Amino acid sequence: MMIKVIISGFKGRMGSTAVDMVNNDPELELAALIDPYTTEKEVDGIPVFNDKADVLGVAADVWVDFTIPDVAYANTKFAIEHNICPVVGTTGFTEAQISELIDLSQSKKIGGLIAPNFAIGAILVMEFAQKAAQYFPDVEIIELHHDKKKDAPSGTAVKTAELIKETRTYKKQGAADEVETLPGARGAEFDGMRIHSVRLPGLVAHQEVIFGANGEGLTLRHDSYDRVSFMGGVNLGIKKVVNLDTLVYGLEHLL
Ligand SMILES: NC(=O)C1=CN([C@@H]2O[C@H](COP(=O)(O)OP(=O)(O)OC[C@H]3O[C@@H](n4cnc5c(N)ncnc54)[C@H](O)[C@@H]3O)[C@@H](O)[C@H]2O)C=CC1
Ligand SMILES: O=C(O)C1=N[C@H](C(=O)O)C[C@H](O)C1
Repeated sequence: MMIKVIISGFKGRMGSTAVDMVNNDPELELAALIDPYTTEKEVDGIPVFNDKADVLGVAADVWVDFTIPDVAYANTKFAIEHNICPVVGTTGFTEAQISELIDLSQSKKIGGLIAPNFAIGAILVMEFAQKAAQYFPDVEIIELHHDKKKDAPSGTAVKTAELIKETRTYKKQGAADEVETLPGARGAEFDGMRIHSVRLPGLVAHQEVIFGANGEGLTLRHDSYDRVSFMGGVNLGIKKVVNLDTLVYGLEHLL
């Protein structure tokens, strides 16, 4: 069966890459494209809309979302309410929003995926970091991205910290009497560990998880050099969610 896909945010860096991916897969078909700042009415015969409400008459199975943190929650809720399975890469969800959307998806029996990162290497780094944190409670996360990124820290860094928290014995890191002579020098705090965000032109998406212990260190690093690195995960998500009856948070649940 051909899977019909809506792409919200199709004019963006990730949305446009996802359009190419769908067009190159004979099992997938574009149903509609959404982006508020385009005057196009169609692209290669596919209808284009500026507002999500306009897609209501369109037959679609999956809603791929690469938009902006401010609208991702409303978009995901809208998709579930209209029986379209969301596959969401947009970052910036709160824990409460994710659990509310999971409840909604289960009450509607609609599959879905919110994945802070679709690259297999990033998923593996998160898994390895969770394992390492059992033995190395001292850890700092450095995420490095292009300078057009709107949110900090990255969704991947937050998810990494959440996974580490599950296995790490809580520790407030750094010297008890440490002082920031420049505010923010030690980065953001999450459960006693620190997250640092680097933004530079030329970067795509990169993350280091650095562990330190007595006389030794361990560094895990992942690099996305090209947005094509995310497309295998988006493709897998689209094909899996149509057979689920709940939304899941993290691509690892579908691997
Ligand atoms: N999960 C993952 O693996 C990845 C997630 N991301 C996330 O995806 C999101 C998008 O990233 P980029 O493509 O780099 O951003 P971008 O800024 O290039 O694209 C965002 C697009 O969304 C559109 N948009 C804004 N409001 C909208 C609305 N209400 N409805 C539909 N479209 C709307 C914008 O006009 C723009 O074309 C970010 O949150 C980013 O963190 C990015 C890369 C990988
Ligand atoms: O904005 C990006 O580019 C990325 N965003 C996601 C995040 O915030 O983790 C995933 C990836 O890091 C690229």
